[in-house]
Amino acid sequence: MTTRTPLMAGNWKMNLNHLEAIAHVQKLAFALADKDYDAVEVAVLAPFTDLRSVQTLVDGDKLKIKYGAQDISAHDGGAYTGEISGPMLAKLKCAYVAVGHSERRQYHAETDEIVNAKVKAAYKHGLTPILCVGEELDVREAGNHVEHTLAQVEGGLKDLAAEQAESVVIAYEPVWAIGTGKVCGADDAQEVCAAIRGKLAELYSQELADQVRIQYGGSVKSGNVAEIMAKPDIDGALVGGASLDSDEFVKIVRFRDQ
Ligand SMILES: O=C(CO)COP(=O)(O)O
Repeated sequence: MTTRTPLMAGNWKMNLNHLEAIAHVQKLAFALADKDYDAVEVAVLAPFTDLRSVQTLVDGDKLKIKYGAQDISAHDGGAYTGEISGPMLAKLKCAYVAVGHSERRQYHAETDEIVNAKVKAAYKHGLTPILCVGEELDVREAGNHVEHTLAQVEGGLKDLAAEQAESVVIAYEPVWAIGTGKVCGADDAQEVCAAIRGKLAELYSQELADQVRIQYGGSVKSGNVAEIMAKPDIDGALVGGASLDSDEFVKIVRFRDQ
């Protein structure tokens, strides 16, 4: 089986202004500098207004922290007031961009078609998309969570060549577990992440499926991360609230020490 480097990413959502962002990244860098963490990749997904500040801190330095945005426009430029394009994010050397987060799907009516267009925009400009998928509570209660999530995976990756899909990161984030403190049981998360890998094998190949990193997201904390990361098909975490506390996020990144 392919070895997949875990990706521990903090999604700051709409938190931290650019000055707070600088202080936060400096703390993370300091705390993570005393050990060799090459075995784990660390990233922060910052608000657009923070990206330039984060870049100046991380760029050219030995900091191992990668960074990216929380959304991307499907368009390259033009009359799209309020949007941020792939070329703009690429110019800031963003490595990652979250696409189709449930908060975008819910509050900004993003459909699988829009998400798919954004995934393609990310690849077009050299960014790695973190494709977010996951079911609402009623879908889980009806027992349709796997089917629902796999349809989002298929929709998000539609018409994508294997050369692109092989580097995608998929974040399984059950909506009912986001910001609620209700973490999805590790076995339940594993069930869906394994099904996502199966879907990738069906859409592309087993080899590609074995290569793709699948994260879990939803109320991840230092106290539950080790159990989640012990599951064979979970290759990282997308952390919301707990990523705003530098001590807590560092503990999450160091899940192997627990
Ligand atoms: O939405 C999330 C990350 O993208 C998860 O958020 P919480 O960790 O706050 O539940």
